[in-house]
Amino acid sequence: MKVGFVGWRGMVGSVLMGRMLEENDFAGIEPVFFTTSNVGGTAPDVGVEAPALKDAYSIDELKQLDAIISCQGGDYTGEVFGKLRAAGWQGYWIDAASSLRMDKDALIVLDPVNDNVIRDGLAKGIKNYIGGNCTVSLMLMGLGGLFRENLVEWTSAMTYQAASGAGAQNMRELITQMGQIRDSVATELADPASAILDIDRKVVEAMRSDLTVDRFGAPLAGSLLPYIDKQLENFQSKEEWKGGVETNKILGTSDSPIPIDGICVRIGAMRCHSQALTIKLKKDVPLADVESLIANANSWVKVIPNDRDATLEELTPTKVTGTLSVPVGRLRKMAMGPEYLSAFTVGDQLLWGAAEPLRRMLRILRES
Ligand SMILES: NC(=O)C1=CN([C@@H]2O[C@H](COP(=O)(O)OP(=O)(O)OC[C@H]3O[C@@H](n4cnc5c(N)ncnc54)[C@H](OP(=O)(O)O)[C@@H]3O)[C@@H](O)[C@H]2O)C=CC1
Ligand SMILES: N[C@@H](CC(=O)OP(=O)(O)O)C(=O)O
Repeated sequence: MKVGFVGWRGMVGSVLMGRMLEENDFAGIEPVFFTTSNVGGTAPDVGVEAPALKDAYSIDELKQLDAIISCQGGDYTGEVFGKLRAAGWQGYWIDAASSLRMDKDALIVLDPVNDNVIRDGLAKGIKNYIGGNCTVSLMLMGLGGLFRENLVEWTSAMTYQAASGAGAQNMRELITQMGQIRDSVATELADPASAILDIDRKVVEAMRSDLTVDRFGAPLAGSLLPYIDKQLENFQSKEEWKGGVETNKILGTSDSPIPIDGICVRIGAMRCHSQALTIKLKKDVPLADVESLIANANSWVKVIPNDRDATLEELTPTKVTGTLSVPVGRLRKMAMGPEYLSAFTVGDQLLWGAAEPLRRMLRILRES
């Protein structure tokens, strides 16, 4: 199988390359690497022969491939995908960008949750397989067991999303802001006798006027940003809208959708998204059954006992970052009634949130 890689050196692409190397995914494929900036450059060393970098805008080159994985972004997809199909290309398009997700000719891939939907799509001849929004994929990796049993009447997801979701430059800006805050009170911090309210006042002054905000447009360090992505006419943010439409598309329930809504918030975490969920179950399911349905849904989800020590040890972005583990904790029945379940989940938004579903889709294609 001849597989093209576009966007392989970006942040999502690099995580994808790393995972493919770990899983020996390059064995048995003919990789061809593309670039928008360095045609003719040396392809990355992935342990198998690959030609020099090819032009990512060359429809003639792209047409030669059986499958293409793009982590280059929505603008690139918008520029190239239509032309490639118009040129008669019949190969498989696997993409991290959101542009094609809701197209009727595309499926959103998250095979530990919707393997049946993907295999159905392959049998029907669908050729476009798109990774889901990171928050949606991570919520479903965590809570998929309850959806699979058709137990969810509705869900409210309140998110705590990492800087990485906004891009590599935003991660740098967050760290820069943290350093600027610290630097604004370096003298006072070094003096144990300095008054905390003086430190606080200087920090707030720095946050309001001195921080670098070129990427986020507002201070994130020491604060939070309760709006992610564009504003829609119904006053949802686009990120919040994706929570509902993408979840139902992944589950194959778009015809009678499960209501999913909430508020998406950017916080000062690096690359793990967290979510506080309120789930209205269709009936009163004993908590022990809820825990076992969640825990047995896939190999990566892990139920964390709802006690303080275990929660602070296991259920934080710091613990989860860089791993495929998706812990779910704070599970309890809420004061509103026995059908109301609370949950908190954390996941690495560059792994299950972006690269991993694409890598696994390529595997499914190769094995089908
Ligand atoms: N960030 C995220 O959390 C998620 C992103 N996505 C999707 O993936 C797309 C790509 O995101 P992301 O990986 O964050 O984007 P990046 O900005 O990290 O990379 C995109 C491209 O920028 C070019 N580039 C220019 N300068 C550099 C540099 N110094 N280092 C590396 N690459 C550089 C590369 O193209 P070239 O080699 O051709 O020059 C690269 O493929 C997004 O637009 C989005 O559609 C999806 C899910 C999550
Ligand atoms: N919007 C997400 C990241 C992302 O890339 O989402 P999408 O793949 O839906 O564009 C965030 O900011 O955390």
